[in-house]
Amino acid sequence: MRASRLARPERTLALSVSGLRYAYPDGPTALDGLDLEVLAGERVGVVGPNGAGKTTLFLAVCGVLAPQAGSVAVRGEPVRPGRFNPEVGLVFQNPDDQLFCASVFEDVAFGPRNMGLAEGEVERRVEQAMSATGVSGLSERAPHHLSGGEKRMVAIASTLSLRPSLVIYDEPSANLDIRSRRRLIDFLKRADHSFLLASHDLELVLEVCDRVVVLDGGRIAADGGTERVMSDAALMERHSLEKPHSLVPHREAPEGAQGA
Ligand SMILES: Nc1ncnc2c1ncn2[C@@H]1O[C@H](COP(=O)(O)OP(=O)(O)OP(=O)(O)O)[C@@H](O)[C@H]1O
Repeated sequence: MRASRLARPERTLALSVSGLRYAYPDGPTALDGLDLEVLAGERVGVVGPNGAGKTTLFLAVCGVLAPQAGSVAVRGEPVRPGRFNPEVGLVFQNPDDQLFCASVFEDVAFGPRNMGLAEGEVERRVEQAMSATGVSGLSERAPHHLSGGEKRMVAIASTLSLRPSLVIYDEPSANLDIRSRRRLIDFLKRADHSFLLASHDLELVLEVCDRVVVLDGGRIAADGGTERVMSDAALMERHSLEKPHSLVPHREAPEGAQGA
C-alpha cells in the first residue's frame, strides 16, 4: 500500500478557496461566492478590471479580512482571520508599506525573528532570501534610500525569508522601469514557490504564469492556460482587458511597402 502511494504522489493543494463572499461594511460585495484551487508549484495570474476583487481576495487569503461566507485553506489548514500565518506571504503593491527597518538586513530578518527562530536560522534565511532576489549587496543600506526596483526585490526577500508555501504578488511591476521589470520577470521565472500574481501588466503575466484566472464582479469569469485564455480577444474585451500585443500575429508588410 505504502509503496504504491509513494509511487503516485497526490498533488498537494497550495490553496483552496470555496464559496468566498465578502462585502465591505460601507461598500459593495467585492467577492461573490468565489471558488479557486491552486496546486503546489502553480503560478497563477489574477487579472481583471479595476474593482474586480483581486486585492480583496488576497486580503482574505492572508487572513486580514474575515469573509462573511465560505472558507480559505492553505496546504489544507484553514486560514483563521486575524492570525499571523507564515505559510502565506503577501508582497504589497507599494514596497514602502512593507519596509520600515533601519537596514535591509533588519527588514528581511524581521519576519523570521518574529517567528521566534534562533539567530543562526534567522541569518541563514536572510542570506538565502537576499541571494535568491539578488540583493545581498544591499544588506547594510537603509531601505528608504533604495531605488524603486531595489525596494521591490528587498520587499520580496522580506517575504521569502518566512519561507511561505504560497506567495501573493499584488501588482509587482507597478512603477518599475524596463530594467527593474525585466529583473523581476527573470526572478519570477526562476522562482520555485507557488504564487498568485495580480497585475494589469498582461505581458508580465503571460511570461511568468502557467495559468490565469479572470476575475470580474467578485467571481471567476475564466480560468485556464495563460496563453489560451489571453488569446481569446472577445473574452478579454468582455472583462475590460486587452489581448497582449505579443499574442497578436504580426502582419506581413505588403510587397513593395517602404518604412517611413
Ligand atoms: N476598504 C474598502 N471599503 C469599501 N469598499 C472597498 C474597500 N476596498 C475595496 N472596496 C471596493 O471593493 C471592490 C473590489 O475592490 P478591490 O480593491 O478588491 O479590486 P481590485 O480588483 O484589486 O481593483 P484594482 O485593479 O483597481 O486594484 C471595489 O468595488 C472597491 O471599490
